[in-house]
Amino acid sequence: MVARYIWLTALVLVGIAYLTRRRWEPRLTRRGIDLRAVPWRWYLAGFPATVIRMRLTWRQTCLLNNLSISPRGNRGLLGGLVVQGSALRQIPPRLGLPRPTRGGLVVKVGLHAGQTPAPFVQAVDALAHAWGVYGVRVTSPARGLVVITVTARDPLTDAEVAETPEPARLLMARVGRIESGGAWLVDFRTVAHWLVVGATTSGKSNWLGALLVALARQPVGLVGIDCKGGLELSLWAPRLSALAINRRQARALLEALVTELESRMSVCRAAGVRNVWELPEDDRPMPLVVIVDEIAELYLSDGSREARDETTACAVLLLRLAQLGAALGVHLVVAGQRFGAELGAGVTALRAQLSGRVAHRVNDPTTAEMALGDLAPDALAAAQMITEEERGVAVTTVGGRWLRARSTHVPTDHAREVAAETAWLRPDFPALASATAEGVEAV
Ligand SMILES: Nc1ncnc2c1ncn2[C@@H]1O[C@H](COP(=O)(O)OP(=O)(O)OP(=O)(O)O)[C@@H](O)[C@H]1O
Repeated sequence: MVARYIWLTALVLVGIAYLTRRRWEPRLTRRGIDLRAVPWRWYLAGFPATVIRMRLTWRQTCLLNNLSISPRGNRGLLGGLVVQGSALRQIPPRLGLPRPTRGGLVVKVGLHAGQTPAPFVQAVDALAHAWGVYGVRVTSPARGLVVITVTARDPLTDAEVAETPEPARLLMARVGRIESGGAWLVDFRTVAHWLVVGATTSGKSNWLGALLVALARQPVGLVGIDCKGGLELSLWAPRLSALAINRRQARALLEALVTELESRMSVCRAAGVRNVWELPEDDRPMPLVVIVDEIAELYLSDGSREARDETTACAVLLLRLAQLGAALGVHLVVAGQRFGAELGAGVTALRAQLSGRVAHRVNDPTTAEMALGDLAPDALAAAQMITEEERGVAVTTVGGRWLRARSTHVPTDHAREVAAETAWLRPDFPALASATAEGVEAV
C-alpha cells in the first residue's frame, strides 16, 4: 500500500515536472531562488535514468577504454616463457555513489593500485556517449581518487537575462555562467587585462555590457574608447568618466591615461611601495578600467601621414598602458572582430600583455589562434565550433584552463537603466574628460 502511494506521488511529480518544463531556466529573483527554476525533471527522472545507465555500462566501458585491471597482472608463464597480454577477468575501478547536481551529477571513482587518472581523462568522450550525456569532465583532487563530473545537457543554450548582479569584491565582475553552471567571473586583480574577440554579432558588445553592469556599481572609474563613433559605448556615457568616439580623441585620452599612470607611479615611488594595492586605503587612487571597443578602428589608417602617426601613437600608448597598468590599478579590456599581426606594429606585443582571453564565434582561424593559440589546441577547435545561433557563447580562460561560457544577456534598455542609476557613482577624472573634449574641438 505504502509502495503504491510512493509510486503514485513520484508519477504525479514527474507529470508536473514535464508540464512545467519550459519554466526551468535558472532564475534568481530579488527574493531568492525561484522554485520554478529548480530542474525538477532532471532530479526526478533524468538523474535516476542516468545512474542506471552508468551502472549498466560501467564494466563494459571500462573494459573497452583500458580502465579495468586484471587481478592477476598481465604477465604469465607459458612453458619457459614470460608472456604479456590481457587476462580474461578484468575488474573495473569502484564507482561511488552518484550525487545529483543542478545540471548533472558528480561521482567518485577509487583507483586500483597502479592506476593513474590519465586513461580516465582520455576516456571522457567514451563515457559521455555511453551515458548519453552532454559532457564529462575528470579531475583528481586526491591521490588514488578520480572525480567524474557529468553535465546532462548543454547549459549554455538558454540565454540568461541580466538581473541585479550579485555583490562581488572590488574589480570582480560576474559576466555570465560557465558550462558547469557556475558563475563566469572576471577578476581584474587576478588577471589584469583582457582580450575579447568575435565575429560581428557574436556577442562582444553584450559581453562588455555584462562587464559594465557589474562594474558600474563598484567604486571604479570607467573609461571608454569606441572609435565606431560611440555606437556601442555611448549608452554608458552617464557612468563613464571619459569616452573617446574617434581616433583623435582616443589618442588624447590615451595620452592623458599615460600621464595618470605616471602620476600614480610617483605616488608609489614616494611611498616606497611597488603597486597601488600596497598603499594605505585612503591614499590609494581609484582603479580605472579602460574599455576599447573595436580595436581595428584604432589601428587602421587611410594611409595619410596624419592617420599613420595617430595609429602608431595609439599603438604605443596602449602598449604602455598594458605594461604599466596592472600594478597601478589601470586595467584594459580590448575587444575586436579581428586581432592579428596584420593590424599593425605592436599588436603581438599588446596581445602578450592581455592575458585574459574571451573568444566568441570567429570567422578567421588567425583571430582564434591569436586569442587562444597559446592554450590547448582543443580550445581553438571549441571556439571554431561555436555556431551563429549561439550568441554570447565563448571560450575563455579560467585559472590556466579553458572552458565554454555564455555572457548574461544585457538588453539595451537595461544597460541604459543601469548607466542612469549609477551615474552618481562616476568618479571625476578632469584630465581624462578634458582630453576627449579637446579632441572634439580639434576634429
Ligand atoms: N549572451 C547572450 N544571450 C542572448 N543574446 C545575446 C547574447 N550576447 C549577444 N546576444 C545578442 O546577439 C546580438 C549581437 O550581439 P552584440 O551586439 O553584442 O555582437 P557584437 O559581437 O558586438 O557585434 P558587432 O561586432 O557587430 O558590434 C544582439 O542582438 C544581442 O542581443
